[in-house]
Amino acid sequence: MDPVAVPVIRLPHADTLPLPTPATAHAAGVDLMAAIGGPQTLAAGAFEAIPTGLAIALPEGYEAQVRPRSGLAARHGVTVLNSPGTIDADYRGEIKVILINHGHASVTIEPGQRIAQLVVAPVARLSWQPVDSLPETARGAGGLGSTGV
Ligand SMILES: O=c1ccn([C@H]2C[C@H](O)[C@@H](COP(=O)(O)OP(=O)(O)OP(=O)(O)O)O2)c(=O)[nH]1
Ligand SMILES: [Mg+2]
Repeated sequence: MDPVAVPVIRLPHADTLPLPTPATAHAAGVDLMAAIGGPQTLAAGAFEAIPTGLAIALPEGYEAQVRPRSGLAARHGVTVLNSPGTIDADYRGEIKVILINHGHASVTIEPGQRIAQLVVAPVARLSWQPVDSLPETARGAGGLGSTGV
């Protein structure tokens, strides 16, 4: 599959940070770095929108998802509050990562630290088709644990 070309700008406050690249050959995401001027401490229970210094122009028909890094979650209880965050194809602002510290201790984020990962995915456009009834299925309206534990 050909790579999806994505115009990207490193904003002035992050011009010393490299562009995010996959950590391994087949990594699904690229790690987003904290574009902050100094260490930033997240108290237990606190959340903060952390700048990444990146602005992008996704092609039409794509979105980008801001997902947690499992290492930060497993070690410190730090995750992405609105996970997965959604970056729209028409968004031109700075990508921000809303981190939350679910742990019991405060956690300090360092400048340039990898805080989340960005995964680009295709999105379907929808066209509503109003109808009077929906096609039947074996599941029907069963949900929310209807198949048992
Ligand atoms: O984790 C995130 C989520 C969103 N955004 C930016 C890009 C996205 O395109 C825009 C809007 O996001 P969303 O639609 O999730 O938020 P909203 O509360 O509905 O804001 P809006 O009214 O601007 O759509 O905010 C981020 O930088 N980081
Ligand atoms: Mg929105």
